[in-house]
Amino acid sequence: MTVPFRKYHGTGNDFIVVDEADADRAGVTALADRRPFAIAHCDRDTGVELPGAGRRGADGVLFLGIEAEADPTRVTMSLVQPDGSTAAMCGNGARVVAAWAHDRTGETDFVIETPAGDRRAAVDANGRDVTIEMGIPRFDPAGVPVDRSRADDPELRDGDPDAPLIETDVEGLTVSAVNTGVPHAVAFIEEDGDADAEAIDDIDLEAVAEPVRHADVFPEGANVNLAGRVSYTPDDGSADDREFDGLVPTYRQRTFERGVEGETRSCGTGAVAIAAVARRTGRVDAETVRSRPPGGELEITVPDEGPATLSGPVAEEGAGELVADPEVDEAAAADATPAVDPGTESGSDTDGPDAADDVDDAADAADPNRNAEDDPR
Ligand SMILES: N[C@@H](CCC[C@H](N)C(=O)O)C(=O)O
Repeated sequence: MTVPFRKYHGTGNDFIVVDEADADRAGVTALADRRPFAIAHCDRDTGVELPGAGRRGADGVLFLGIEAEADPTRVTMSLVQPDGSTAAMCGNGARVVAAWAHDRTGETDFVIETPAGDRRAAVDANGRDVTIEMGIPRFDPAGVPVDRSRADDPELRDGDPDAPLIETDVEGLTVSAVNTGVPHAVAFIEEDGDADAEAIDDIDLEAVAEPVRHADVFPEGANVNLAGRVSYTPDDGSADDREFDGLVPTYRQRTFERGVEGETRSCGTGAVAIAAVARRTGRVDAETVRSRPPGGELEITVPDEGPATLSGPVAEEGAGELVADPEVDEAAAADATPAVDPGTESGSDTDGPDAADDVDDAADAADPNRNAEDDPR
């Protein structure tokens, strides 16, 4: 038995899209059936392959249900990730959902129902530029979530349990914690407010991010972002340009994603997390910033009041049929982490000092005059 699918990407974050009705017909309804489906078909070496289009595998499977009779049309979104876990929200995934729904209905406005809440989506006339309302970023420990009492560092453990985690050392990286639908840790690799994109690109992200992703202080795990302000985009006449005298702050973004357990080419909730932390830490006054992950450019607005928004392009890669019940390593499927990571893995056996050295090297590259003694760590 096979299931029809389409494949899309949003700035390089790529997803297999399956209509829930087709999935039901093929018996891929329960999470227990969807996990092996996602594990097998997202695999970068052996997963889905579309001739002449994109990379093999995917960053997740979006199972979508459409309620065309609602006004605006509602789409239910359920994301199963390459490790078989689920996630409450996905910014680029939601942009893909809107493009898929536009392709199905010709409409331009949608409400996407996600486990993180309803998200409004607007698609431009060509159906390829999408803006999603992303909710209000949360910094409070209960909302991220952050559990200071589980931190190894006594300073963190014994501090105010309700204090947000802002620019705090976690496993060798100075991070701020925020939830933009899913939990994120954001580290800025900058000197005097500016960064060298190449230096950020040279960091061994997996080594730096993995201990943070699994740190006990994040009971559900965290996606880990490196960011730095790299350039300004010239005036295009937008309201933000007027506000900032022709200059829109632009950040280099690299994200290590929970569920993918590696770096992705783009992460929408990560882009919003970077913008929200940049504002929260006083790095920018601007409500609108741009982010450049490896796969393209995103625009993010974090207003003083009301929901953040995320905008950027979506592209379709193709369509086909996938085996409904592929064979996978049963142990891997059974071990798949559910939506809530029990957080049992400790980062203590990971390579923290080298990871910190790696970030040090990047900071040195960003500012050749930087002195190791200046580092408060
Ligand atoms: N790629 C997504 C984020 C998907 C969820 C994340 N991997 C998690 O488990 O928290 C995005 O574009 O936001």
